[in-house]
Amino acid sequence: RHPSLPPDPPTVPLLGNLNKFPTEFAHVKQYGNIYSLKIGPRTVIVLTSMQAVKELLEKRSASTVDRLSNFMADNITGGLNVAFAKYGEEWRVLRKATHAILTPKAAATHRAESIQMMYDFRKTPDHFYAHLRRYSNSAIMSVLWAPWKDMCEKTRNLQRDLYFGLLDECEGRMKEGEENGCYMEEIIKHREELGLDRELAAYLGGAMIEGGSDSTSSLLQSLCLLLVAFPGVQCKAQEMDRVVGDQRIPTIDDAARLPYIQALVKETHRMRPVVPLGVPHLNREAEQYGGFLIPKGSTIFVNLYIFENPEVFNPDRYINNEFGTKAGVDTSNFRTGIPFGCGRRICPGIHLTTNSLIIAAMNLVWAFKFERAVDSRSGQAILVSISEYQKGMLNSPKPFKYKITCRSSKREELIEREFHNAIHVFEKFEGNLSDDDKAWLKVIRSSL
Ligand code: HEM
Repeated sequence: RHPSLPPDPPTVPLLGNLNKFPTEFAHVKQYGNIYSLKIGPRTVIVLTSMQAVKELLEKRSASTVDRLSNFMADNITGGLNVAFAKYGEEWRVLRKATHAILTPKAAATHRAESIQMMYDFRKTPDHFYAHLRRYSNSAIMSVLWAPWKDMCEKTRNLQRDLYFGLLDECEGRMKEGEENGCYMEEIIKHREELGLDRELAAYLGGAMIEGGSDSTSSLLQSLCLLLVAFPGVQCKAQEMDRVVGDQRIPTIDDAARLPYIQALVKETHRMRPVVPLGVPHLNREAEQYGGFLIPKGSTIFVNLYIFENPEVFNPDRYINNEFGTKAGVDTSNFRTGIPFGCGRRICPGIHLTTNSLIIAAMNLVWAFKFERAVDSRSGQAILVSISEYQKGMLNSPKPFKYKITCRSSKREELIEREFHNAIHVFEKFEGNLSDDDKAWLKVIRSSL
């Protein structure tokens, strides 16, 4: 261990700090705003203050932009997945092309998808998990590729076939003059000036599907769980009725006048982040910070542990203070959007997702009451656990039971009517569906 490394928890023979990784991250604040771990031959640096994040991951982003080599991901994707790619020309070209993801058409798509989500919740409330996944997947697929539903079935096990199938399909549609303003049309049109060959364009679309699909639904699943567990917060959120009323459904323009709903989304990101320790960065050059050495090639995590009563779901902390921190924390180096990462690797989907989450949160709170389910035998309310989470890359709660009811018959009526009106938004994504699927949709829609 180099004497200039940031402080470290005591190591154990052979394992180094492996016994502290990663479950004890939250408990090692005692080592200051930067500490280090030895995991085998690798140095892991954990940043626990925004000042360190700003200095190292943002100001010195040219150095800390890199990712670790990942044998499995690199073999599957040939190193072309923008999220896991090593720093280099291919990542730079891919990353540049991610910037236009929030297309003007995306907001209309999110609105229609969110109306369908309310409609689905109302019809089959027990399937809420599937409805949130459908919302999240369908919204991102429609924004990225437009028609996709028919391709997934044929190619779901073959990533490459899926990516190139979608690209062929999108190019074919453009040749026929059937453009609909999705993000990948823009990428295809400007492919040469962006420096993307077909291979990179296909992988760009594919990586964005992976980044965007389950992340949004994981956050919304946590939001529903927390609304059930903290009824006082739900009551307060329903005060949005003063702005929206019950004669229309909320629109994205309402968000600016609904600070509590914005705080609700931020608080969900804080309490149950989708990517709890972010995606680690790797520094391409040795760095000095606060008198410590960060050797070239270290793995850098961010772990901010600066909140009062962290296990209490309290959106008001973001009303009291823009960053939600406890009193006395110096916020001069803070910025919003930390759950989406830092520096040159910051999530390119940040604005798209923020819109999608705000629309979904407004609609869910406006339309439904979330309560504990009742055990049919004992008549007792079933408790929900806010800490039973699935193991995996994304942090989402294990399926739980709850009761969901529409808040008024007027709202029910509006959901039905608006779902009917939103059909034209979906229709432009359905051109390539099989005749069977089209017939099925016709039956479903004739009952609306
Ligand atoms: C709740 C939603 C989301 C959260 C919390 C989230 C969070 C993150 C985080 C923490 C990173 C790593 C940033 C870093 O290395 O510092 C990241 C990267 C990335 N995200 Fe997201 N994300 C979300 C949604 C999306 C969406 C909707 C898309 C696509 C449209 C997307 C595409 C990506 C991509 C491509 C990267 C890799 C960027 C790079 O390495 O250059 N994400 N995201």
